[in-house]
Amino acid sequence: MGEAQDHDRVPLFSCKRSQIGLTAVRDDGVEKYNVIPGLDPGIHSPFLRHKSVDGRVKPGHDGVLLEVVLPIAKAAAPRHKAVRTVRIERGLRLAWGTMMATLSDIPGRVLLVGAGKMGGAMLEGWIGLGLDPARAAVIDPGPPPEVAALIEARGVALNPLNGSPPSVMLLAVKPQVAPDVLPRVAALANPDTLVVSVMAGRTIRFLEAAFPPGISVVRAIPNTPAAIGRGVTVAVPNAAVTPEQMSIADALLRATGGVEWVDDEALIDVATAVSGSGPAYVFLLAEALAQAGAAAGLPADMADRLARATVAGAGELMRQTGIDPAQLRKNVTSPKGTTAAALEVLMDETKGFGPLLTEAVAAATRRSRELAG
Ligand SMILES: NC(=O)C1=CN([C@@H]2O[C@H](COP(=O)(O)OP(=O)(O)OC[C@H]3O[C@@H](n4cnc5c(N)ncnc54)[C@H](O)[C@@H]3O)[C@@H](O)[C@H]2O)C=CC1
Ligand SMILES: O=C(O)[C@@H]1CCC=N1
Repeated sequence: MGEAQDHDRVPLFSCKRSQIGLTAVRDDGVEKYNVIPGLDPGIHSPFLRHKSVDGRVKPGHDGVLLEVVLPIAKAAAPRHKAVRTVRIERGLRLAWGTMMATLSDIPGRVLLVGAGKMGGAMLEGWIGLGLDPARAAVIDPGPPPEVAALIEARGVALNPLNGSPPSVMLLAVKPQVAPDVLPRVAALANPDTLVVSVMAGRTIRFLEAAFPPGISVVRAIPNTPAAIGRGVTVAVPNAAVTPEQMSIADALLRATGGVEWVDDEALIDVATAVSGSGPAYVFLLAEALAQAGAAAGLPADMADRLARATVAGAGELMRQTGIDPAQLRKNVTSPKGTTAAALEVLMDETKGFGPLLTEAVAAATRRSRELAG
């Protein structure tokens, strides 16, 4: 693996669904690949010619470089091949995204159990991306006003008394009420229902025990920027989840931002502590910065505005440039300047941000494990 030299020349593919999953045909019609939907569709497969490839290879490989064998100048030199390093093909990934982006491919009904902050944000994302509201339903005895308004405005069924078993049931109630809620909603599922839980702590084992044997379960942990489509979710499937269910879960979770799939369920507790709870740490930073500014003499309202704009602007700079945060930090820090003076405090090896956040993440991870039930 080395630098990508040829990725700009890798052609785009047009894609359509086929019986085995996705068939990708190069724009000039010369090459054709079959990709079985999976965790991270199409990542390794576009370059393995004349092969059907299970897309469920390791997730999170955006921008990964591959050594591949590609035919060059096929017509002129049909037997000649060259090994080139290319970046993961963009066209196929985009086409896959397009395929699922409207969510209109999801068969059957999607039942949301718990439409609070997280469930409500997801429902909004699904409808915004094209899930037919008539195929969504919500169970919640008291959704917050803004979610109740969305449910009413879009004609989503609220607390339906009957209906066919859902193809997907998404659980977004508090983990503490799960033992009470799950037995009741489990009765609405059938063995083909895909159960997706975003409850902190509640394990796949706990979820499986509440549903019929062999049930497909995805355990996921989103975060609140989901409300503006900028969340990030980490998810793990159980062994029963089929490739099709995997892509359905991926599409539903991706409606609120990025999705990272993992194989090891233990990582979900850590992800809960990092990205699930993480927005709260950032908001606390904004609060503390504003308080520190006010304590140092700024008018309180101005300190608040400066802190908000600084946290939001720094986050956006990191996102838009993709530059490593350590480098962005260095870009602010003039030798012997003001930032260096502050960072000496914040980067203290025993009392600074590093050890403090390590301790905080460990505490949240422990709590997630305690919530397992
Ligand atoms: N808020 C966050 O940052 C994150 C939350 N989560 C998880 O999402 C889940 C929901 O959290 P939030 O949305 O923050 O809580 P929330 O309190 O805003 O929403 C929970 C909803 O469940 C409803 N509910 C209560 N009893 C019910 C029942 N018997 N049947 C159906 N619905 C019922 C409530 O009326 C409420 O609308 C939790 O399990 C939490 O661990 C996961 C990641 C991040
Ligand atoms: O605090 C909690 O338990 C939930 C899970 C992650 C964020 N909020």
